Amino acid sequence: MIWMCLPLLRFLAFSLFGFIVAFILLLVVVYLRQLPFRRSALARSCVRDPFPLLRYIGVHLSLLEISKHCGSYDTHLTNFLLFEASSRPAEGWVMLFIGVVPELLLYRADHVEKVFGNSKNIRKGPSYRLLDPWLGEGLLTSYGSKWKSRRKFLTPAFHFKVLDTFADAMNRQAKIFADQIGRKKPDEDMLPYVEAFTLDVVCETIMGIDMKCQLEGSGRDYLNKVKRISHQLVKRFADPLSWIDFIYFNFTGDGREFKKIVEEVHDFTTQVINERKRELSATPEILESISNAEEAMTKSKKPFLDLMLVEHLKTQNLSIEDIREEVDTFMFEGHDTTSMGLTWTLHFIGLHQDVQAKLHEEIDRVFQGNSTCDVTAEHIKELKYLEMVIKESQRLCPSVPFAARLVTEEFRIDDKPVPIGTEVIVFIRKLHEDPKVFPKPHEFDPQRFSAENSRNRNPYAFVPFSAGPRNCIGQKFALLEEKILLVWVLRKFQIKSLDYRDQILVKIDIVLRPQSPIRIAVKNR
Ligand code: HEM
Repeated sequence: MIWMCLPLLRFLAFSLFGFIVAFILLLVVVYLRQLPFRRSALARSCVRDPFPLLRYIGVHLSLLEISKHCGSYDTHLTNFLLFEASSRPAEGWVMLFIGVVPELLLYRADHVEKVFGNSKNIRKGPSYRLLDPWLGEGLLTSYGSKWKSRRKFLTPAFHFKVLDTFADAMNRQAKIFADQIGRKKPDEDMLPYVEAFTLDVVCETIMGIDMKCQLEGSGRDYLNKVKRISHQLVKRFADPLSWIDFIYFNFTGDGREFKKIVEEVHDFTTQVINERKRELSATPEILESISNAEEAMTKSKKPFLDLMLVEHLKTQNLSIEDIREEVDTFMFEGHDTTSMGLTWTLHFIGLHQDVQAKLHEEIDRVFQGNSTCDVTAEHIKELKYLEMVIKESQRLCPSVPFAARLVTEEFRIDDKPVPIGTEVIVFIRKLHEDPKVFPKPHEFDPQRFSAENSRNRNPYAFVPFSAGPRNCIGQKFALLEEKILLVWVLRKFQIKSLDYRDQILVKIDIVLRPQSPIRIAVKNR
């Protein structure tokens, strides 16, 4: 009897084995199909090595070894991109592989102009898909007609009249910041103070709530969650296997953690939006007094949120989910980037006492010794040297070190076609170090940004806020915030950085983040 069953059992076993193999093959095919192999045509024409994947593995293994001694995987990713870019400094572009996916890295102004200056190639790169569970289709990640109409709708929120309203909150929070760092221990990290300041500013201006992160430490929980999300995103970006949602969210601890924190952050923002919606619905006189975007921005105390809620309540053009996407986007874009910009600028000012002396001189002249008045738009216009210092800090340490686009209209680089479907990464950090544009690029020299020295420079050689149609909508907001804070600090204090630049490790964590504490001693002038 058993003998008779054996062939059947063998047949079943083979069938099962065959079925499993076929299933795995199917999964592999599905995975490979979603990889942009169309782009490999460009990769083949551009890479120097016959076996680019072997090169990729080789470079990674050696860099992993190095990063064991100098930091985490994020430092490793920074090193990898810098290493690849440094292998072709003059060409200004290199084709590299993240896993098996070819990416075109650009870091020369004329190449960057072809991407940022093109009004057709405005779709964000496929890697931004990783942001979707968190930011949905907010302004940063959306494209096509959705992006166009949202950009048009939200632009009035950053009109200079509205910025004046925002300046009140910035001055109030900057005063608190100056009081607090006056009591800080000399070798205490400056970053948490700056982060609390930018979070308070963005909560008040974007969400219309007084978070009191500086005074009471509230909001730290939100801040830590956003940091964890950024960290997990970069880790995921560097690991192509985890790009498959099914695997990442179901079979990895990182994916599960990411999902949980994102849900908590969403709950927080939804709660804030619903509270304001209830307030507005309960006061129809306020709602009625606001009939268009301009009025929302100038009449309301919570202009950004109200602009969208009025649209939601009056026209139903925006759902609460749409508003949440934008609030999450602006909360993230509006605080982490500015924190890094300010922290690096304070670090550079504390390192270069000659630059600081000039800043003191300019500020004393403009404010005529008054160290307690609010900083206004009129003052800001006169602070030319301060602007040059901020720009030079952004050149060396751009808060956003790279930005990616998906090619939707073919263009040529060095006479080679860049096909539709290619992901192009503009490596802003490396672009800012081009010695032909910025001689002795590693030296800190604000004079590079004097009117005379900037006159003939290609505008795409310095793009901390990106450029073209998809540039940073919050650029003026960020510069205003940075200038106001720096004035409040420098009117009162002499600052001194306790660590040289080469003692501070840097990691790419969506933003360019210091990995070691930024120790700045502060004393009254
Ligand atoms: C120093 C501070 C800042 C820097 C360096 C910075 C830099 C950038 C860069 C490089 C981009 C383009 C990103 C890409 O193409 O992937 C961008 C986009 C954006 N930024 Fe900023 N940003 C800063 C502050 C802000 C602030 C304060 C806000 C809002 C309050 C903001 C809101 C946005 C938004 C919404 C986008 C997407 C715009 C679009 O695609 O239409 N940013 N920013």
